Amino acid sequence: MIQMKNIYKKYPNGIVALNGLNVEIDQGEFVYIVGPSGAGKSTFIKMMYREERPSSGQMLVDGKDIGKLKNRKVPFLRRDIGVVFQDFKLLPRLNVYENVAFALEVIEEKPQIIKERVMEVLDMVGLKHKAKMFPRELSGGEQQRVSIARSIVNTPKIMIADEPTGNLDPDTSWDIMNLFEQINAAGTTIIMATHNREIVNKLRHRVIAIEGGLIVRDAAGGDYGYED
Ligand SMILES: Nc1ncnc2c1ncn2[C@@H]1O[C@H](COP(=O)(O)OP(=O)(O)OP(=O)(O)O)[C@@H](O)[C@H]1O
Repeated sequence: MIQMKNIYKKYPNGIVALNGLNVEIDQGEFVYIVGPSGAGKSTFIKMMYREERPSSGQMLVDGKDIGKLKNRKVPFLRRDIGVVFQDFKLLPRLNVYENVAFALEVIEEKPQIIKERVMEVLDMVGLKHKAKMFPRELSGGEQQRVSIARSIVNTPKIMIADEPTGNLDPDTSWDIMNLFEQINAAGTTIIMATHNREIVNKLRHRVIAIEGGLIVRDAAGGDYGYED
């Protein structure tokens, strides 16, 4: 469902972040992206939801070259892709319910469906009882749960996470990983950049290691493989 063919990315400042990268990811896979700082992990991930465009090469999602997608079509692509960040990126003036509902309101879903679906995903992440609270009133782990709820509310086929446990303590990180496991078990493809060696070594999935903008290792059930 995701194919990168000879992806090369040079930023305007001249830095080459991806240097001819080839990879295929199938529906339902769980893939960790690992590698040293500055290796190109975030850039790799940004290609998949069209936050960045390749300088050359093809970035195919379901056979469509999203690198060539017109800007006005990007919101349609994003309906199929949920994104979770290290710093949650919740809207501070909206409460938990509203932060999650927002994703459905922008696609003009029916109010009754929005209500049901939002409460369903808040229940799934264990935050139904905090629906009226604001992000600043929540712990980091709770904020990440809200951002996960937001990312799955429109049942995307792909979920992309850039260091989702980067700001969380170890116990909370495991709770968040349990949620990702559940989401993946329901059929959603998960692609997660991480520096969390314990998680990668314990919850085994495909590991793609990037160094210097190239894939240097790609192993099913692989380990983290770095000492950082
Ligand atoms: N918007 C940008 N403009 C210019 N250069 C960038 C930009 N974003 C990233 N880079 C550069 O591209 C290279 C790869 O960065 P990237 O963020 O993809 O690495 P990373 O593997 O995600 O690193 P980290 O683990 O530290 O988050 C780095 O040299 C970085 O400085």
